[in-house]
Amino acid sequence: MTMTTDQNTPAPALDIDALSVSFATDGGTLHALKDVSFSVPKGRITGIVGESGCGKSTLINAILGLLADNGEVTGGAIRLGESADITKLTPRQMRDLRGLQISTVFQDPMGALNPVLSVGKQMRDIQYRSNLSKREKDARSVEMLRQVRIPDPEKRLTQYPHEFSGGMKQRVAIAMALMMRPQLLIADEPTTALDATLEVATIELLKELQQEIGCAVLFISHHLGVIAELCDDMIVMYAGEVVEQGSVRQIFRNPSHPYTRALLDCDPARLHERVKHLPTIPGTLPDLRNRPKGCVFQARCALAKPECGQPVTSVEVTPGHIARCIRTNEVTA
Ligand SMILES: Nc1ncnc2c1ncn2[C@@H]1O[C@H](COP(=O)(O)OP(=O)(O)OP(=O)(O)O)[C@@H](O)[C@H]1O
Repeated sequence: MTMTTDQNTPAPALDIDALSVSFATDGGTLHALKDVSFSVPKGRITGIVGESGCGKSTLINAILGLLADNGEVTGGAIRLGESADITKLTPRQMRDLRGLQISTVFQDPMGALNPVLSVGKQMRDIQYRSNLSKREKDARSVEMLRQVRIPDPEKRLTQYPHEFSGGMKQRVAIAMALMMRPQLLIADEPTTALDATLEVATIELLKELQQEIGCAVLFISHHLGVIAELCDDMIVMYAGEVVEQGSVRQIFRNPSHPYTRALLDCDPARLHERVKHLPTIPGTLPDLRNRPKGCVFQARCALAKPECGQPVTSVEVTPGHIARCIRTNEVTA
């Protein structure tokens, strides 16, 4: 079940439809994503949360066409705007898409920056498909650096990445990611390595730029406060499935899957008292080589009952707010 769309919802920039991904391993086939469906409308920011191992990286890599050699899309489709299923593109077509229509920002900005080239050269190189002259490309780069609040951008163009602080490097990486005005920006924990003040500033900046460019953003974070601050919509993933999706407001006000409820209970920002050890959700993820027949969360769920061992369908809690649980009305905020 995907989210209900109404006439006010913009067309999707990214549409993931029943996506399944498996990895061949020595111990058998590992089903890392199963029937994942959601879309990110144009001009909106969708956050993805879930514990380590829930399939966030696999999802990003599937969108980027960068799954490991032992990985395979075994079902479903990924569409970008009006495009046909991009999982069927050739590696070359996928490379073009990555440069032009899908951009990425990761936790470590040095993944995007080449230490031996000046920032100006790297920003020109990104514009290799444009017909602008060198001078015009530099002018665009200066403008972009100004937008990400790098002081003295003309001089900064001539400098190398090591001459920038950590926060500035991440802002340069954001400038480079948005330079070609992509349809979709994938931001994977982009503020996790920054201190709290820089994190807030970077989030404000991302939001401002996203609104100006109008691209869709898929924002991955462990930090629920950041999701609440930045995102319009959110997806909660568990063991390779989307267990809950809706607007940030709907999910924070009325978490309707027991896993979401448990995640919120473990969020340090929401604990009422200081505690010595942060709470964690008891138990571990199921074996993805041998997925449970019914609900994937049943073994860790305080509300589980025998029916949870049967295949579960999603329930629309309120329009656009969906949870894959048969006991949604017993989950309390
Ligand atoms: N190349 C691979 N071969 C085998 N299994 C893999 C491979 N890549 C990922 N997996 C498995 O797929 C599942 C999902 O992993 P994934 O890295 O997507 O999770 P994640 O949510 O991104 O976790 P993290 O936040 O720790 O990166 C895990 O069980 C992982 O062990």
